[in-house]
Amino acid sequence: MTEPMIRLEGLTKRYPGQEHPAVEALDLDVPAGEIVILVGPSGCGKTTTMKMVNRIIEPTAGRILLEGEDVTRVDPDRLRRRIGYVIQQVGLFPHMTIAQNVATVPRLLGWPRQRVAARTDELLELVGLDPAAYRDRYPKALSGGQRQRVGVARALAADPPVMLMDEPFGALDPISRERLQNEFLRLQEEIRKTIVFVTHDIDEAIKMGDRIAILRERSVVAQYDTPENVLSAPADDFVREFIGSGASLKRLGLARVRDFALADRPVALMAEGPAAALAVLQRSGADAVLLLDDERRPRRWAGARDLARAADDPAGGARALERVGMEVRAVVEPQATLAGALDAMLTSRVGGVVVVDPRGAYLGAVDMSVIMAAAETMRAAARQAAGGDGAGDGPGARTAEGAR
Ligand SMILES: Nc1ncnc2c1ncn2[C@@H]1O[C@H](COP(=O)(O)OP(=O)(O)OP(=O)(O)O)[C@@H](O)[C@H]1O
Repeated sequence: MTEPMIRLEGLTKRYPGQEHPAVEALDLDVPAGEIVILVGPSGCGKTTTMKMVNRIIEPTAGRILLEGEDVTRVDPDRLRRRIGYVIQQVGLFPHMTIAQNVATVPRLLGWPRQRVAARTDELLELVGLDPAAYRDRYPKALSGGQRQRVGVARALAADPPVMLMDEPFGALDPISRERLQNEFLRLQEEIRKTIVFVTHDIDEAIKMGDRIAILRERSVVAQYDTPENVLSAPADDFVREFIGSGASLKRLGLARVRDFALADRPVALMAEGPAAALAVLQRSGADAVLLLDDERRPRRWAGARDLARAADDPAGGARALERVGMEVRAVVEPQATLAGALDAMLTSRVGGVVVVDPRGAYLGAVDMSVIMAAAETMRAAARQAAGGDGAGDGPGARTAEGAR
């Protein structure tokens, strides 16, 4: 096996005056380029464990190896330059601009001003904030989700190989949270950092993790495995209970839209006018046609009556189409999970979710038949795993997915 990026050996923390150690003799390997999730009930020692990795908390016993080097006793400041750190409700400096916040570490490292500025803009872009619009703003002028993005950019500033993330999306509303999770997964495909990620939310763990360490009291590892194996072959009752009911629904949280054949919807360009759209609709036999703009971005759903009304509209052609039918609301990108697509589907009035590429152009649709087929495939795979030697670790599964 190749050397892990992080190896914890017998790591132990005793807080003064506490009867039991908060973390007791933990052994854990974190492979390079993977997201490893520490998940477990409140107080089990997740945060203590993570903070020992960059020695914000000093271990009482045991060793931390980073790329094979024992860093248990090196200068913690030097260590932290190799490790980015993102926490919940990230503590941005309120009197510094977004750019200055992101540039904190590069400036400490004495990078030339030009290089700092270029890196800052590059990072803002990377986390989905337009540098021209955001670099000179102050943190209070940003939403919670935007502040978390800045926190991620700041942690990435000096390009550390390792990132520690402590409930990074924990304080966000469910919609921003889902969006940031998806964006972060997309970002990780580019940056391939080694990430230790703490959460108490098993659904987040399943979605974000290449591997999950399910911890019980004192950070004792109940199971360390891929999300697939945790769901299909829980190691014991503690894990089973922690996963909770609905494992097959949770499996939908593992599956990405991009990995399944999408359904087709009849589509027509608005620019071609109502008559052309009606012809498409009639040929398809469907109830509604999806109207696309010139960039092939989905704009509206329209039925035959809507199209007839648009044809009569004196505004004429394409402009009339802007006003008929229903706005397209349920839209996801290919890296969204099927659970996310199902959510969007259940809250939309049209029975299906439109899938678009990162520029917003139409790719296809997810509907109930896609979800049912996917659920059946995954159930069969889980049965096979549980019946065969499926309890073994299968690092190949997720790595192959990520490599695409
Ligand atoms: N500074 C401290 N002094 C004494 N005990 C502490 C200290 N910090 C944490 N503990 C105790 O150590 C144990 C582990 O705490 P830790 O914060 O690591 O757990 P956690 O799993 O991150 O919890 P949560 O999910 O609630 O944040 C708890 O019993 C906690 O009360």
